[in-house]
Amino acid sequence: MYQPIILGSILLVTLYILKRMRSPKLNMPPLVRYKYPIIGHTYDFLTNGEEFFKQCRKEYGDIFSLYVWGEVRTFIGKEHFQEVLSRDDSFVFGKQVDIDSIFKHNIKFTNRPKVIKDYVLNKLKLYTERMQESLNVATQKYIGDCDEPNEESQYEEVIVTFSELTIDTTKLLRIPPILNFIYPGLQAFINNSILSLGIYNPAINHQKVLIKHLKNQFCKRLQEKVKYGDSWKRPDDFIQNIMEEESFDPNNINYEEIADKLCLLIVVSVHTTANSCTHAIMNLASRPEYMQELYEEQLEVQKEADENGILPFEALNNMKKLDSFIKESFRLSEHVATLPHVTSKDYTFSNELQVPKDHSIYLYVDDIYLDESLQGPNPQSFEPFRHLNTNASASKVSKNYVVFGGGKHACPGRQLAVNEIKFLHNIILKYNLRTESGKIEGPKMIGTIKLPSNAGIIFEKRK
Ligand code: HEM
Repeated sequence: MYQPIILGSILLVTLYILKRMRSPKLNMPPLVRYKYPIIGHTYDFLTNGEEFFKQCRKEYGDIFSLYVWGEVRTFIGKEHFQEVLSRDDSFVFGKQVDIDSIFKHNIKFTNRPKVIKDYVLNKLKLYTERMQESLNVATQKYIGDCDEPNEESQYEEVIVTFSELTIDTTKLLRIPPILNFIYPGLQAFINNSILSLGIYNPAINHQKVLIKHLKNQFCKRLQEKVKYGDSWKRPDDFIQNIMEEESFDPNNINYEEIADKLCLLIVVSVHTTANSCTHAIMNLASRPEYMQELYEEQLEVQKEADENGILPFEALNNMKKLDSFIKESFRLSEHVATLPHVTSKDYTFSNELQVPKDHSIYLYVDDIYLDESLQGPNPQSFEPFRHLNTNASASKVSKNYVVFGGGKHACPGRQLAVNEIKFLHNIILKYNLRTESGKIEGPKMIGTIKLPSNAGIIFEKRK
């Protein structure tokens, strides 16, 4: 009868000893004092992120550690964060989710920046123009003249996959990692085992949808190419690129692999951009007083449009005020602490503090964004034209702006993302926006995380 209790106690003691043995003899960053055993700083982290971090920074300096969810995490402020971004031999970005266990067929897709360059950046101009056309259609369809209901398209399930894949893929990550209180990393180990053993795959239904539509597209294109011969108009997109790769064999198409490639592109690009765009729209609706100035700029830009209302790629460079607005929105919508990294070996910071291999590192980005010397006067206030004439656009990474990371691994899709958000152009020209409450609707805070507010927005068609 007592056996399970005895065995359980032995297991807990063993785990405790193992945990102690992991603590290395390094000159570690100061661990902020905590009141509650076992949960450590988890409660403050979840309930009072902003203020708690400010207090820790004030008392402990630029680098400090917190005991959160059963692990010691080190947070790096404005003086040392560049070391994390530039030393990719020591810090590896975002290892919390084992993405390769979800997209198992994606074995060849290892050099992600190169893939983005080959499939996306080499066609930035083409895709920016195409995005503009699609966004014009979508704005008309989903917002329209603010009077008619909208219809479903024949690709509705693909659209659902694009919009929900990331949320579904990261489902396990959103479970509070309480198992880490027993042993650091236990929750991630179990999550990753569930994924790699194939017990559960949150992306499976989306993969099936993509495979179904990919099959239709491949089949249609192969037939049309034969039927129309030289007069066939080659579609210029991701699918066509894949079909023209040397290794592509029309008689033996690996649909799973292609769908997984597409899934990975969706995961890195769609949710990030949509989230930032939602923040920008909410910030715009919250501050109708800036609408007129932005409207006038966009009216001027619109003069460059062709007879179908489509802007040339170069016109995006003339949206200076909108660019500054977007950058300000990015700046004040970033989480308090973000850009999770893991150390790939022991590392000594330039101030002599040391962190061991396999240690969790986060950037305390509020320390960068709320610093007057880095951001100018009133860094905490939203000033839409703060970045005008600074010669640093919304897609440019710099020492006071790390929305897209930095160093060799800075986000390779950042220009595409900013270009896409700049097609707020269309919204600004068509509508007046305001929040339903008539107040400024700031981001929704969950601990240190800032989510776009889900407050209502009123779109009013311009007369
Ligand atoms: C507003 C939208 C976006 C934000 C905020 C964002 C942010 C980031 C950040 C912070 C990183 C990590 C950088 C680092 O390690 O220093 C990153 C990496 C990456 N992003 Fe983005 N991103 C966005 C849109 C996109 C888009 C549209 C694409 C693709 C078309 C993309 C593709 C990637 C890839 C492939 C990486 C990995 C780079 C590497 O490992 O070297 N991102 N992104």
